[in-house]
This record gives sequence, structure tokens and C-alpha cells, in this order.
Amino acid sequence: MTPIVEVDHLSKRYGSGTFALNDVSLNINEGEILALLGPNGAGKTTLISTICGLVSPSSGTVRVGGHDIRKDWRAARRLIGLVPQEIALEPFEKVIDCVRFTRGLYGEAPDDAYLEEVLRSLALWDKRDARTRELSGGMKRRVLIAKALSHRPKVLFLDEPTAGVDVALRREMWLVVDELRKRGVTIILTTHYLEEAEEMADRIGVINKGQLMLVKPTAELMGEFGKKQLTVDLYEPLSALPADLDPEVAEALVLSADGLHITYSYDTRAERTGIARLLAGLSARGVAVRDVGTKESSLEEVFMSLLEGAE
Ligand SMILES: Nc1ncnc2c1ncn2[C@@H]1O[C@H](COP(=O)(O)OP(=O)(O)OP(=O)(O)O)[C@@H](O)[C@H]1O
Repeated sequence: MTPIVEVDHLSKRYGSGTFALNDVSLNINEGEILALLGPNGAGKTTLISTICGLVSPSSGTVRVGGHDIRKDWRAARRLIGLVPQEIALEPFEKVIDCVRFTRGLYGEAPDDAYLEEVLRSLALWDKRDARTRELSGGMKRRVLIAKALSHRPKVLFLDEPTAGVDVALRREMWLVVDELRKRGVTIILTTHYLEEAEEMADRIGVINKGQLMLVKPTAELMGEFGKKQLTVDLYEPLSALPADLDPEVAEALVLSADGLHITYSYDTRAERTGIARLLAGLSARGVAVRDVGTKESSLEEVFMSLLEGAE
């Protein structure tokens, strides 16, 4: 299958001299949801703006649906919908009118049946006659998505869809993306949050300082980094870990220098985490446990270890 988006050795150097993208290559398949994860200034917006034809590349090529975004920009752009970071809506315009207007801007013939389908899928149909200023923040964001979908694009770009929104709205946005996924829309979104990328994306790309450091299926990435730690505090210090513990568990154990704490790293997704085996094993060997606690490697830590590891 030919990828719907093909990014080949793309670099962007702004006039200011900033290298915002440095030799990025990436293919995105039809129907896929890809999250671009990276800290502030990593180059995420520049990457999607370049694919959308809003920023011209310094070198490299981008093809959307097989169309070069520079040589064949009209055909390429027709396939793209972009939801920008900032909410900019005409406050007195009705929801339905602003979606119709955007469709018209693309030179598409009116198709109210399709727009109804889009508004219904975004739970906005009941609000079609509301003026945009009467909507909540979450609804406004959904209107932006409806506008971006108004010309039936094949690829939708969401630039930080949950920047500055509360937890409830964030979850609402995840549901919206899930709904779009079911309709087969290819989605590329940017985010600062690994949790969000994990929730929504089939694949995660990590971008830092203009470089795409890795792109992996979400499950694979989370399997590598989504670990949790169990800390076992002891009454009496151990000089060494018991030698005959279950080997699978034993290899993930670390004894602290003072011999009073055992740390066990385990995968929360594993069918059997090994916690019961560890505690039973310690008890059977007469090791008295004072307290236990668990700690999830915070998403920020995971993210930092990803960046550090890649560097
Ligand atoms: N129009 C511009 N002119 C000059 N430099 C720019 C321009 N736009 C972005 N940059 C620079 O390019 C780099 C990448 O910025 P970009 O906005 O793509 O990052 P980002 O990953 O989207 O960041 P954020 O998460 O903060 O939105 C930054 O150093 C930024 O200052």
C-alpha cells in the first residue's frame, strides 16, 4: 500500500537561521493515527505546516496522496484538513454557516447532507444554529475540526488539540479522535503528552530539535518504556538478595546500598506482573516486609529518558 503522506529528507531552516527540521523522513499510511510528540520548539508545528504547504521546505520533498505539495499543491491541499492550535472563529457566525463557508472556500459544491454527517459525528448537530460565541471551549474546538473536515479531506492534522484544556475536555477530544478513526480518517496530531499519544495513536513519532528521533507502534514503545516500580521496605537489612527467588522476578530486582529497600521493575501490561511471586518468595525465606509502594515512571520521566537515550 502506498503511504498517504510521504515525507522525504525534509529540512527547514527559517530566515532567522533556526534549523527547525533536520532531514526528516516519514511515511504515514491511510487510516493511521500518528502522534508527533516533542517538547516546545521541537519542530512539530513546522513539520505539519510544511506538509500542509503553509511553510516552504528548504530541502526535501513531501507528497500527499502521491501529489508533490509544491509542484502539485492544489491536488495535495485538497486532501488535507488542518486544525490549528489557536481557536479563531467569527463570534457571531452560526456553526452551520461557518462550516458551509469553509467548504465553499475549497471550491466544493454545497453538500449539506455531508456536513450534517460531520456535525453529527462531532456531536454538534444540535448546535448547528448556535453562534460560535455561545459555545464552550470544547465545542469551539470541535467546530474547528468540522471546518477542517468540510471538504472531505483524507488526512487531518490536529496541532495540539488539547493544549490548555482541562482533563474532561482532553478526554472528550480523545473520543472525537476515536470517532474519526472509525470513519477511516488518517490523523496526524501533535502533543506534549505521552499519555495522550498513547491513548490516541497507532504510532508515535518523537521529535526533538528538528530531528525525528524514532517512530514506533504505540504498543511497542509503551512496552519498552511503560514500566512501574514496586518498592519493598524491609525491617532488617539484607546483605544480598535471596539467591533462589523465581529467576524471572529476580532479574528485575535491585537491592539498595543500605540493604533495606528492594526495587522491582515490572511491566504493568504483562499478564502476570510477578508481584505476588516476589512477596510470597520473600515471605517464604523469612524476609520481613515493612511496607510496599508502587511508583509509575512519570510520563515526563519516560519522555526524558526517550530523549536522553536517543541523544
Ligand atoms: N516563522 C518562524 N520564523 C523563525 N523561526 C521559527 C518560526 N516558526 C518556528 N520557528 C522556530 O523553529 C523551531 C521549531 O518551532 P515549532 O513551532 O515547529 O516547534 P513545536 O515543536 O511546534 O513547538 P511547540 O510545542 O512550542 O508548539 C523553534 O526554534 C522556533 O522558534
